[in-house]
Amino acid sequence: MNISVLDIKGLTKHFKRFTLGPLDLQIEKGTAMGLVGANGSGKSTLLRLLMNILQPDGGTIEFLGQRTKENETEFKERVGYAGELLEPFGHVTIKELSSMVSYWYPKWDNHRYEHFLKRYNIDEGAKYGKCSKGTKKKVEFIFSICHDPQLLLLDEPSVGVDISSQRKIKEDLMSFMENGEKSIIMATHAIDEIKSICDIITVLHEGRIIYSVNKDEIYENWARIWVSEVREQIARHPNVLSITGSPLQLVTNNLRAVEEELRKEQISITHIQRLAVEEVLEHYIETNSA
Ligand SMILES: Nc1ncnc2c1ncn2[C@@H]1O[C@H](COP(=O)(O)OP(=O)(O)OP(=O)(O)O)[C@@H](O)[C@H]1O
Repeated sequence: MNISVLDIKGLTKHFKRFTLGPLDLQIEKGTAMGLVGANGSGKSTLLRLLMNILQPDGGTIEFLGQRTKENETEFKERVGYAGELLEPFGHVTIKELSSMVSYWYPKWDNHRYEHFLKRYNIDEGAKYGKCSKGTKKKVEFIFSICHDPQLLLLDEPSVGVDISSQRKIKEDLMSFMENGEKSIIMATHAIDEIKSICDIITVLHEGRIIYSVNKDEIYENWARIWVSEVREQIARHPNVLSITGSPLQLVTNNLRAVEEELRKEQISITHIQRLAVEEVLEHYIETNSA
């Protein structure tokens, strides 16, 4: 049975010039979800609402069947968040920050913390506010993961991070997911991160979820098909999303259904190519931004 780690219903937040939601979203145990969407589509706002940094105007959030609002301490002990939460603490050193952060987490693993400091080459004596953008990101990431959370909420974890640390973050997230008990929601623009870590991809557009799909379904269903001709029946098919020439080709989000229709119409297929995840996401983001 699939167990919902997070169950979001009707979540809404109104700003003067932007509304998020109402959003319904579930995330299962053992699942990593990538939140994608154009700049300003509401990804960070959603993560901040989940962390109760922002107060929602409506809706409910349940973590393992318990409302997070009424069980905030327990929720925060079991969740890790990386997303500019440490900015007000610029005047203290990373060592001092670690004493403050570890104090709040009964499951804080100091051995793990020290391992990560070395792995990411962090100088504990440095003041947080004086660290480079990439170093701050790495420190946030380390603080989000050292208490062995059940759920990680990450806001663009590798933006501005050097290439070798990006690889390490990816490896650490993959090993975090290894036992099938943990979950991640990660706002990201990095296609590589989506491909290597995420099982589910959710696309936000102007504060609403317009698409949520298992990554494997993209590989299975989305394709470009080169054909000998196109008749009206094909052009009007609900799963034919675009037709371009030359050579004549169409894009579909349901390969099996369109292949079947082409066969019925006796139109020959010259070549089929599965679409890459980035092409599909671009399709959604571009179609809705136009
Ligand atoms: N505190 C706030 N007050 C008013 N408007 C806000 C506030 N926080 C966010 N917004 C607005 O909400 C919208 C969504 O912002 P958000 O940061 O969630 O987008 P995003 O998808 O994370 O963008 P990006 O990909 O650029 O990081 C934007 O229009 C932003 O200006």
